[in-house]
Amino acid sequence: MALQHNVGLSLIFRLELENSSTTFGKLASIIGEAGGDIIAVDVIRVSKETVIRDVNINVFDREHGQKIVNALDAAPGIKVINVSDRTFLMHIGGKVEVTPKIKVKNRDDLSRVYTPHVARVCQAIHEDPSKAFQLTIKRNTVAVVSDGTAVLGLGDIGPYAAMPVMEGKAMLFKQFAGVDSFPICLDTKDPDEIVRIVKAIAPAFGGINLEDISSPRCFEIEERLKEELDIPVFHDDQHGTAVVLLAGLINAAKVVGKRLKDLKVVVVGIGAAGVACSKMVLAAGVKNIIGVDRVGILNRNQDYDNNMWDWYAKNTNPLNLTGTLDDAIQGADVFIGLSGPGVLKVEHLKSMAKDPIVFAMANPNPEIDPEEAEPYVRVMATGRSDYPNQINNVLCFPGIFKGALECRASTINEEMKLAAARAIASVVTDEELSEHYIIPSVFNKRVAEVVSKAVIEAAYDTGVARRGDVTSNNNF
Ligand SMILES: NC(=O)C1=CN([C@@H]2O[C@H](COP(=O)(O)OP(=O)(O)OC[C@H]3O[C@@H](n4cnc5c(N)ncnc54)[C@H](O)[C@@H]3O)[C@@H](O)[C@H]2O)C=CC1
Ligand SMILES: CC(=O)C(=O)O
Ligand SMILES: [Mg+2]
Repeated sequence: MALQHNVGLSLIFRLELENSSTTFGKLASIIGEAGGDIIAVDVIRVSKETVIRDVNINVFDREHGQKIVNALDAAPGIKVINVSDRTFLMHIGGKVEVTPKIKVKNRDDLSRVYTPHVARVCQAIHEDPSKAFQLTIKRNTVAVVSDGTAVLGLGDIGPYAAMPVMEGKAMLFKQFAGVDSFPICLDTKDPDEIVRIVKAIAPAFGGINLEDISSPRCFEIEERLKEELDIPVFHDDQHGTAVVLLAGLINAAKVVGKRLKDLKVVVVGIGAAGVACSKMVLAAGVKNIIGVDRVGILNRNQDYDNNMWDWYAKNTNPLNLTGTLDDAIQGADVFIGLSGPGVLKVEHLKSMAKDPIVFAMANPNPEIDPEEAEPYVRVMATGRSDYPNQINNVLCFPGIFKGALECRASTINEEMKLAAARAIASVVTDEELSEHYIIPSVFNKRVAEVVSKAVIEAAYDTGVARRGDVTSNNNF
């Protein structure tokens, strides 16, 4: 795998070029010599003396971008007017908006969508609150709620800085599954207050997607909300990630010809995602899982001030190993990283069993660079969009909520999650399955469709679907 430009840093250089001294060929060679990769060129304005062009260039990082600016500045006949980052341009003013479904064309329409006639609809819901699912956005709308304490792998960056991720989730809900959602970032870290606020806003929503709330607070918050609300509450970093991880593991195990129950699996980062992924992998039949966090291997000789780690130590690590990742990784078949960059070294890969499977899922930067790992692993996956095998919860949350909303499920239970994982894995056929294709692309339209169908079936089978066969449209 050749080292590639980081597609995240795509810069648009607005340049003024003197016609008498600067050809496009000269410009291209200056950029090429500085290591820039020209992606597109636009002409903005032409005059007798000059031409203004927008040149879109992929660069490795900010420093590299500056190097290209310096090279262009130093060339006679070229003036750098402005440099903008395409990613930032895509965020100007936010990424989502609210669009009405009906156009209000005249006073008659106005009197129906709004006062006075809307009052009759309000009365109908007042008399039968379940009509909120029929007559309001509750039917198809999810709240994406974060407190900004574990945003991607960036940590506690606060509710303002968390918004771009939550807006991104809202876009993906709509694009991949037609589900509407609002990004909601709370300026509090207090679990009691978060539970109170989410309960208070719940009437407008058919589901609550908790996002990027740090562990162990996220476990308590989710449990309490699940108990107290009658709509699905789903902590995406836990369960969405676990569903997709299991789908990837089912297919990766097929590629290397190993059975789940025989695998030795090492999970690094026993936080929200690490705990849920481990539980899901255990439920799927894996027996030997070892968890590693900053304190080393989680084992039964220790008492942790994190209840979840005590649970983890009791229910994993059958040989009660102690030590660090160096010890845990010996002879492991699978590495699952849900921690941060640079945790996994080539030396670790060399000490794994034959045909190592490495899922380095930390975002935005994985536990090891895929280029560095590739020579030593059989199956490599990351959470990123710019490498093959993207194991990311975006394969799960749109479809799982689509299914849950369609059948008005009161919760998203283990059976629904397992059904979603199997459905995602099934999208890759045996003929297509290979080291580089264990998991479908997020752009594969079938994913949300098969996930929602499987989830609806599991919801009815387990008695949590509330949409009866007999639905009356009689609104009088
Ligand atoms: N690919 C995907 O779909 C997803 C990826 N993630 C990524 O997984 C990572 C963790 O996310 P969450 O579980 O939500 O966060 P979290 O804050 O709940 O847990 C992170 C855990 O990793 C541990 N950790 C961090 N650096 C470590 C290191 N150097 N060595 C050992 N342990 C370390 C922390 O102590 C903590 O227990 C983030 O990078 C996040 O972006 C999370 C959810 C989905
Ligand atoms: C993908 C995701 O939800 C995360 O990295 O936190
Ligand atoms: Mg997340």
